[in-house]
Amino acid sequence: MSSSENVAKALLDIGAVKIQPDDPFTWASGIISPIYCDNRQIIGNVEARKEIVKYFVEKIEKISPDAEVVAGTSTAGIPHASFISDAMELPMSYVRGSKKKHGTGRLIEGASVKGKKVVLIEDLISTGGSSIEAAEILREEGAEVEIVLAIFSYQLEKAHDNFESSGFKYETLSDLDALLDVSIKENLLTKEERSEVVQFRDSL
Ligand SMILES: O=P(O)(O)OC[C@H]1O[C@H](OP(=O)(O)OP(=O)(O)O)[C@H](O)[C@@H]1O
Ligand SMILES: O=C(O)c1cc(=O)[nH]c(=O)[nH]1
Repeated sequence: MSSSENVAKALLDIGAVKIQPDDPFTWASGIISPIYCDNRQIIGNVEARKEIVKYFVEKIEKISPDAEVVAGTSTAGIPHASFISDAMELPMSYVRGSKKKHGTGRLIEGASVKGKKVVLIEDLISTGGSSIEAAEILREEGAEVEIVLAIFSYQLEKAHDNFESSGFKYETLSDLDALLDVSIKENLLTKEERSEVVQFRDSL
């Protein structure tokens, strides 16, 4: 299996993926979806999270070997950024969803990102809106955002377009195509169910 399929299999094995056409999910963007990938489940499984961290570290070493800070998006990107920064012995920061209303009033916490090469860790990309917003906040603070890395992407054209116009690069460890391929191989999905999900994705 490819690394993308290995990650997809890990997500399936820990029960992170739910397909419920009759009881759909609402995504952060407001999109109503028959599928939901809950990457937050990964932190509850030591083997799965070690595997995910290993793939993230391999990618960072290849794409951004001079990275100086690992940053996480709020909230689901934060634990993964922590594991990665620990494995790579790099400083970490995270971007809040909104400015803290008391105390320091900060939007970015942890390591200073000013003038630093930063890799931004997100758990999942649907439209890309959340991660692009976090990347913009880092850029406004003077960071050099090397790349946005996420565990999973639905491969929406909208995400591709949004990233292109933002100027940020992104890559993911796995994606919907790999997830559906593995689901078919493991007899978790029929070909009809697969085409329903693909049709949904391509309609967005
Ligand atoms: O690419 P997008 O269309 O922006 O969607 C993906 C985002 O949505 C989810 O976050 P959510 O808002 O559910 O918050 P959480 O991370 O705090 O759980 C997910 O963790 C991504 O951050
Ligand atoms: O777009 C989202 O909000 C979203 C989709 C998904 O599958 N999983 C998730 O955590 N968020």
